Amino acid sequence: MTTISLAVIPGDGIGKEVVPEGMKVLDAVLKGTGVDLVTSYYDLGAERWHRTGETLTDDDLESIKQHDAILLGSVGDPSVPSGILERGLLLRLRFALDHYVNLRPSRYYPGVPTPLADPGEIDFVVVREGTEGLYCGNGGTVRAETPQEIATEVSVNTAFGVERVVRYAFAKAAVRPARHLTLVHKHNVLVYAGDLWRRTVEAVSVDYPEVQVDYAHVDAATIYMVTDPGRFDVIVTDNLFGDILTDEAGAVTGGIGLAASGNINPTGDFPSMFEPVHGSAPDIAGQGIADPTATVLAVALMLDHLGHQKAAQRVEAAVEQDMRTRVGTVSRSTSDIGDAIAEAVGR
Ligand SMILES: NC(=O)C1=CN([C@@H]2O[C@H](COP(=O)(O)OP(=O)(O)OC[C@H]3O[C@@H](n4cnc5c(N)ncnc54)[C@H](O)[C@@H]3O)[C@@H](O)[C@H]2O)C=CC1
Ligand SMILES: CC(C)CC(=O)C(=O)O
Ligand SMILES: [Mg+2]
Repeated sequence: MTTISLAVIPGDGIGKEVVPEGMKVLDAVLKGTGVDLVTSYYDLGAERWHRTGETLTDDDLESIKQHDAILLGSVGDPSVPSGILERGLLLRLRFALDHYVNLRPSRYYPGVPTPLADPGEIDFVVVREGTEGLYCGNGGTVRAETPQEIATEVSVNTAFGVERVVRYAFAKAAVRPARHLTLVHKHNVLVYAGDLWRRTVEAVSVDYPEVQVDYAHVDAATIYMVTDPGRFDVIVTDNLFGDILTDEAGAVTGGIGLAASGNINPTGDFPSMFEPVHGSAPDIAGQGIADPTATVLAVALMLDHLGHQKAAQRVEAAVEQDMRTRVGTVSRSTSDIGDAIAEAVGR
């Protein structure tokens, strides 16, 4: 019997609502397959912080590391100062577990309502660097809270860090039908970091002559994402640009509630972590109306990553089937969507 040991972190807000739906689908798809699912739940997030002052202890981290994978809902709550949970919990996990690839596929399912008049075929994947850039916390402030305050936030881009994620992106592009890679940056202004990314892509491209490479400045890329998303196949970019572009990608393909992501540790030294692209959505939390599809698709990414390709494909097919029923229907509750996908997967 194969076993999957899974660390589950529902987190805050709608994270607590969408994770049970992801687990529902995971249980349904594994039923009768001989795969034994063993879960450990972690109460990390705002409630624990209020109760104990802890975000993620060393013991939590050591315990989480013992699992094959992590499923996370979302973190962040208006009752906690901004950044405490995002940095102390979410980014700490990504950095400590060396999740240097933040993999964010975007696919348009025909019939799904989208703000685009003619979405055409959209099927691309953003390979976002996950451990460097502006998210390192490399900054500070002097003369705080005075009119002379100077706050800095310095982006860190190492040759090692850029090369490993660029190599991952090329390898991904090489096995996709379009074999196309777009570097997104802003090297006309961010001349130091941008040039490192540009040179790295140029150097690594020598090993992948079959992959066609192009470049877009990030501001132009946000235009193309809306006017011509079909031009993208694999996008490789830094932590901040990838964060912003993937919210936009979610919106154009039918909503942020459909966008899944994997924080991948490609070496396998630590468990990878799967989560929806969205956050804790305090504006809709507690109403049972969050779309759990992104979490369900994160479960599919996780199954694929763990080598359970058939199960992953069954989850994707069930989501695709559910998408087809969305045209013109009244909106459904979080658990109704989870139930429908779980039922479709079990058929
Ligand atoms: N990975 C994570 O845990 C992330 C955490 N956050 C945190 O989440 C909190 C809220 O951040 P926001 O900027 O509001 O981003 P958000 O992604 O939580 O929400 C943005 C908008 O999308 C909607 N939305 C999000 N998920 C949805 C779903 N499944 N179904 C339907 N609508 C959905 C929300 O209602 C809101 O209008 C903050 O504390 C932020 O730091 C934000 C992004 C990622
Ligand atoms: C809250 C941020 C640290 C995370 C985020 O917005 C993301 O990874 O998409
Ligand atoms: Mg984001």
